[in-house]
Amino acid sequence: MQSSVAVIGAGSWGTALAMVLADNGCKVSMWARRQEVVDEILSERSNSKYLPGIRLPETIYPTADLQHAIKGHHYVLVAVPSVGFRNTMRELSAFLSSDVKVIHATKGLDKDNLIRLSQVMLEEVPQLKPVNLAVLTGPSHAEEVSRRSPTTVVVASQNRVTAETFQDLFMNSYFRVYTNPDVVGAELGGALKNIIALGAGISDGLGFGDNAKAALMTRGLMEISRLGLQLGAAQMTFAGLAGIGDLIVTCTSKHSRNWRAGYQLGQGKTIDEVLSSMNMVVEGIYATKAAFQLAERHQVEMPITTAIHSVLFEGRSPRAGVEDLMGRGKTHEMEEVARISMSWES
Ligand SMILES: NC(=O)C1=CN([C@@H]2O[C@H](COP(=O)(O)OP(=O)(O)OC[C@H]3O[C@@H](n4cnc5c(N)ncnc54)[C@H](O)[C@@H]3O)[C@@H](O)[C@H]2O)C=CC1
Ligand SMILES: O=C(CO)COP(=O)(O)O
Repeated sequence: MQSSVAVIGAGSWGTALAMVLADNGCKVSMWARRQEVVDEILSERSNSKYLPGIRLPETIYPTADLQHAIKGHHYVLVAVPSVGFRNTMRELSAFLSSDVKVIHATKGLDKDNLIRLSQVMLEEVPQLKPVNLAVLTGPSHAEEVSRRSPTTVVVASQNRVTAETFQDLFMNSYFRVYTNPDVVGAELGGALKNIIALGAGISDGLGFGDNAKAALMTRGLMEISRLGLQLGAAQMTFAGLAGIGDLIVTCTSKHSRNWRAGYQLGQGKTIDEVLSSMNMVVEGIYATKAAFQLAERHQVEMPITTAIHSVLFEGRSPRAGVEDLMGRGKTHEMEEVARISMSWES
């Protein structure tokens, strides 16, 4: 039987994932907030603001009517920016039945309650069963997926059947899907790497080199893991596609909106100038605010996040932020390793 999937969100990611599903023979309805997007897809088969130059398959049916978008579908994929996530779930709640399986592909945290987005789903749609929820994450720029360039991602769910159901739905010759039971690590890896990508962009914008970027990525992963472990993630997830994989792609790709925003900050633009020049979401800005508060709440040391927070929200210059990082007191590279090493006993 042909699977039918509702994709909620017609930005670059929702559209690219709708294409994967259409390529896999699914019937796909796609909800767009704005009627102009629906009209353009219907008349031109393109979504030029978000995926210029890409022709969309005929089996993607766009609509601006949320109820119409999800009516009768077996599966729902949510791919809206994190700032609109709670409201979108609240609106969806009236139309979602309790047996539907829902996956989200948003990389962010709930800005008000500092919780993960699958937790927001359960708060806003109480009829959803946790076993029917999944998360799709990993190193995957929409621009490349829409060109059918080889890509690997992770589907995380606490329920194996749900994870494998979505694996089967999305997987094809150019889109390879792995499963992982660690929902916490998958969501945190995807949300927190955006902060480090902003930092990598700032570093490049300041004219620093590969040494600085490698340092940011490696030490960045360290602080992502530190917070992640505190919040219940499995350490190994951060060594995988949802952790280091996504960190690499976002810190080094010309497609990354977070890197591009950071680059402009490093070149001396203000945050307002940067945001007004971009017509796409820069999740790292919201994630920095949320992670900074989580780090304080859980007493987790996150020096890079703290430095980026000071640049974004406390008026510190990017160069001063780098000086703050380089001037920190000396530490071991890994406290845990130093602690267990017999020869290091004092
Ligand atoms: N673009 C990419 O390559 C990837 C994006 N993601 C994640 O997917 C999520 C969506 O990002 P993109 O599609 O790239 O964003 P985008 O900037 O390309 O498009 C945003 C879409 O969301 C809609 N939107 C904006 N504010 C909204 C709100 N308050 N409520 C509902 N809809 C709203 C816009 O109309 C637009 O359709 C983000 O969390 C992003 O991190 C994840 C992996 C890859
Ligand atoms: O998450 C992404 C790639 O995996 C997209 O990153 P940006 O939002 O920085 O473009």
